[in-house]
Amino acid sequence: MKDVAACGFYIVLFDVVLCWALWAGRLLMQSSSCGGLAAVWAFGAVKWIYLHVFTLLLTEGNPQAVLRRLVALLCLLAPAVESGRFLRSSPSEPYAEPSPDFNMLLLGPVASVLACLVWEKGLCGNGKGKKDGSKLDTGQLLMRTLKLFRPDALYLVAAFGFLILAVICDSLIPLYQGKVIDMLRGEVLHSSFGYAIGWLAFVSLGSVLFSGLRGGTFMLTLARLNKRLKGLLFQSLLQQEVQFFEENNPGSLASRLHLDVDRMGRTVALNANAAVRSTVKACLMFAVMLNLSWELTVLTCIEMPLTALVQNKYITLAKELKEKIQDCHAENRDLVSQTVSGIRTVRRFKAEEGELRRYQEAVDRMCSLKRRSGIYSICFGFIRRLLTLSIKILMLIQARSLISSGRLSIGSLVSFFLYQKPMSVNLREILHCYEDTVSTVGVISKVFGYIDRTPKGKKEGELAPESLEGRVVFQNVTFSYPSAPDKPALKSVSMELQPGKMTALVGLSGSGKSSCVSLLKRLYEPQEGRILLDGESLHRYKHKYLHQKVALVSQNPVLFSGSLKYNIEYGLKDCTAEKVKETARRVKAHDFISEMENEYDTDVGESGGKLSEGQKQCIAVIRALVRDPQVVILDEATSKLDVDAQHAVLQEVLARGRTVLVVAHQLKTVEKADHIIFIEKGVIMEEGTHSELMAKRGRYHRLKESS
Ligand SMILES: Nc1ncnc2c1ncn2[C@@H]1O[C@H](COP(=O)(O)OP(=O)(O)OP(=O)(O)O)[C@@H](O)[C@H]1O
Repeated sequence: MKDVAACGFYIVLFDVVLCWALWAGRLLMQSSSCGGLAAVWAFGAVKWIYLHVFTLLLTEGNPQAVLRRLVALLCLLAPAVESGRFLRSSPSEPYAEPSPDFNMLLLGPVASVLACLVWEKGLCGNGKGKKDGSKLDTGQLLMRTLKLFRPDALYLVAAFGFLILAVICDSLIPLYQGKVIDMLRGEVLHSSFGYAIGWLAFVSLGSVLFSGLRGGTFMLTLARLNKRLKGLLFQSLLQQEVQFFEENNPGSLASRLHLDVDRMGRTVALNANAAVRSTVKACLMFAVMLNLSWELTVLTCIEMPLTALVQNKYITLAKELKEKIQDCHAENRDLVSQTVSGIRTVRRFKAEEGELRRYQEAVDRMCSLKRRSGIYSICFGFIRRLLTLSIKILMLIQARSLISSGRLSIGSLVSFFLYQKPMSVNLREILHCYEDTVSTVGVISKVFGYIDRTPKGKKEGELAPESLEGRVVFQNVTFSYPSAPDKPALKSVSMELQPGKMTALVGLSGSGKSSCVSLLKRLYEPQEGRILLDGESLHRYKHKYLHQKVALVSQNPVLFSGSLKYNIEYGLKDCTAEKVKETARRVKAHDFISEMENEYDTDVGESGGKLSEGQKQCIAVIRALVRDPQVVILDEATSKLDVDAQHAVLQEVLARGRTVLVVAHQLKTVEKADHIIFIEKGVIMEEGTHSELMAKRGRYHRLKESS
């Protein structure tokens, strides 16, 4: 960048020398004109060639894009301004070339350098996205967001059409108001007055009508985009591996889904709306101001790049802070929802004070972030106002010289200042839209990050055989949780679960039983070894098929708010009411369900809160069995059932030659198992029948004692 700055400085210096040379030549030749506008353009073209060659020499034939842009601006700015002056001059006045003036000589290079700086530092974006090659940069992210609007292109075209019509009507209102005021003197014909009033009413009504239509169509487009985006994001979240949900707390994911998606659509759509409106207005005003005094207009325009530079710095700082505030917000939501949903546990442990302290700490963190954000905003406001004031003073100095040279009347100066205020309001609005859009880039990149995320782990296979025997084999399986890669939960585990038999996996807490179950349900992938179902690796089976054929019932099943029927049929498309009832009958649950107020339509409450623990286990067993699984895993799934129900459940799961894996802490609870595997610290220690293991009083002595 240092080299670029040095090259830029030499290029500007060379440009000033060339301009001085031209004007010195004109002064020596004592010629006030040398070819008119065509000569201005010709000089621009020749200067371009010289500057381009000079840049090539400076950069050893490899000029940076910013230098090329600077050269183009230095050469084109003056001809473009002169063309504007030529177009607005009346046909009766001959075009007069600019006379040599020190101020004007510096104005061109200063304006060009500022424009380049704004482009490089501001509009081109120098955010984090650019530094990190793996992330999309600001422009790409915004383009991608805009592409999401493609299905609503028709609505968008209509919205922008209404917008432009509303702006045109808005801009015409003062014109017709002026005409009506001019006609108030009474010297004008009634018909002309009526005509002017009619036009005023017409444009006013048009403004109201088109503004309303514009707002409504934008809102409609936004709602459609939100619907699509939320669907995409939720679909992607549902496909992520379990580890992803361990790393990202539910609060922050919910916040992404609701707040961020809303904000993303709103920012892009509404800012585009406001930016277009302000740009059209600013262009109209710019044309009028240029007509009044192009020198003062250039000075007005210098204010914008300077403000943009300061604003860019502010945006970078505000963007980082906004991301932190958002994360903090999600954390706070998570904390509150965890505490409220676990209020019973909080009460039981008298943890109210602790929870309050945690919440206050989180709120304090949020408060300090917001304080910082406020300080940044105050500093930015101060610097911006200082800039505006300085430019105003410069303009007054320039205006004085224009008036004294007779190139500007006092009336025109007053008109210019009257236009300047709304013009800067519009420019500020454009900048605000830009700032707001850029500050949302963090949010957009996070949302796209989740949408694009490919779930880790092997892809699902194609196997979905009609019949499944249900033989499960663990072959030298070694597994560590991704969050603890150096601490294996299972070490070279080999075991076999036979069809039609009940195998029990027994071990103390933390011995690795649930890890085996999680691997069998393919929630994780083992680092070494294989798990086979009927001789095929698990990942070769279709995801849906595998989870239907290998059913798990855990000790604390998760039920969703809704009816019993909804929970039992959860995720199934073709489950009949009769099948649900029949399964419930077989596990002795039909009676208690029939006694409920609305039988199978009874609402289970939030997380099944209206059911007893045993009833929840019953529902979970029915939910597993209606899927016709071939392998059933009972992870202390019947611990809260009475003896009769336990017996019925075991009988039912063992029917139809199913493979049954029972997970237990104690030997006494698995007396009925055909085969028992004793696991300790992730290693299989003993295997055999219940009586064989009971006979060996060695290792599991502690377990026996506790039973
Ligand atoms: N999500 C996880 N991330 C990291 N380590 C884990 C995770 N879940 C379990 N572990 C660790 O893996 C080891 C085995 O845990 P596992 O849950 O398989 O034991 P378990 O026998 O099922 O225990 P319990 O009977 O208490 O449920 C333990 O040391 C545990 O700390």
